[in-house]
Amino acid sequence: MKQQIIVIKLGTSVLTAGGIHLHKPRMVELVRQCAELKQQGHHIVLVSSGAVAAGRSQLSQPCGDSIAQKQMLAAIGQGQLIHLWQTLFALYDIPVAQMLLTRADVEHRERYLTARDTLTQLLKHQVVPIINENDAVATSEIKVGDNDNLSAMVAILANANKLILLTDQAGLFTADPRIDPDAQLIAQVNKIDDALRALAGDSGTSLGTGGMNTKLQAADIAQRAGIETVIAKGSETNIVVKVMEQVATSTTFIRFDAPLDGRKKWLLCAPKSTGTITIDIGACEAIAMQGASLLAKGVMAVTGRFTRGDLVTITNPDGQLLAKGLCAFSEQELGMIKGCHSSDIANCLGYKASNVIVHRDDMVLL
Ligand SMILES: Nc1ncnc2c1ncn2[C@@H]1O[C@H](COP(=O)(O)OP(=O)(O)O)[C@@H](O)[C@H]1O
Ligand SMILES: N[C@@H](CCC(=O)OP(=O)(O)O)C(=O)O
Repeated sequence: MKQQIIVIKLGTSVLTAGGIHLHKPRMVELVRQCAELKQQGHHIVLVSSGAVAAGRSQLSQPCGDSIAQKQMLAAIGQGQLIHLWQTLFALYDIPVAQMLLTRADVEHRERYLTARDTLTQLLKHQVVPIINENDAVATSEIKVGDNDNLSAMVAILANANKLILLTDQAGLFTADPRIDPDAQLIAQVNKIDDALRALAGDSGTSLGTGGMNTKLQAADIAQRAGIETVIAKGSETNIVVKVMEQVATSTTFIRFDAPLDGRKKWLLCAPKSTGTITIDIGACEAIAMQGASLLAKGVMAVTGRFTRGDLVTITNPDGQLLAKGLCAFSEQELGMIKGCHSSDIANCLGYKASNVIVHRDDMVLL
């Protein structure tokens, strides 16, 4: 088997084994499997949830679920979490590193490249990076919010071959198996569409975040970046090894054949959209079929607030999401030039500017 970079996301459901404390035997078993894969020459990156759960179990008095309380719990629990991982990996002489990220660390291209370089160096030195969201400082503007999406970002940063999301179910079912005992496992997904999203429910517990919804979002990002995603049950014996040998009971989201280049991968995972541009049918066709840039002529309407260089979403006349990309104009400028011929932009604005609204190199189709 080719040596691969594997990102393994461990949900709270796995790390607590459904209880309220970190489940050490479970963690021991996962570390053993990681060591086995490392022995085979693979690189491992862990995205580990569990800080909030660990924090909660250390407090002598119960505390609530407000954002501030969860941030406090994460601050209490993260130390214990990393200490445990460090102790367990040390049994195999494998050093670990802690990286705590927020969306802001991936949103800014420079910080993204720095995080990517750090990860690359860690893997080169045979270290297992253990990553979590920096919950204690992540305000709503800068937080990813769930470790499924974070793990897709990390998979892109690490240039991974595979993303494995370990949870308390064997994969994506036709309905939440906690609610519907007849739900069937979906073994393979080629493309995620609205019908599939409709099957994915929220977390079945108060400890998990996002349920299958956020796992599908993560798989969607990874697929487009050329990374295969597998959702599998963390409690199953030898599960990570089985996933690698393609014998696990799981859901596999195949990777797209033509993955995006580096900068477009960053666009896919990083910046938050601050506005929306609605375009006409002709422009939709030009963008989707011919890979063209978005011109002012095709812009029908603009909403939101953004300045030059901000990320915007692009929708068709029915409001369906088509693409996202970096806009060369502010929303005010765009309001003045929408529908214009490209050669009239300078006249409309009174100064020379870009002749495309979103360049195709700055755009990803969704
Ligand atoms: N269609 C579905 N297939 C499988 N699980 C689903 C589905 N819809 C909702 N779920 C729920 O998602 C939960 C897993 O997500 P979550 O609780 O966030 O776990 P984790 O902590 O591992 O991220 C499952 O326990 C299940 O109740
Ligand atoms: N960052 C949080 C976990 C957030 C999260 O996405 O949780 P989960 O759905 O259990 O993977 C923590 O360490 O508790």
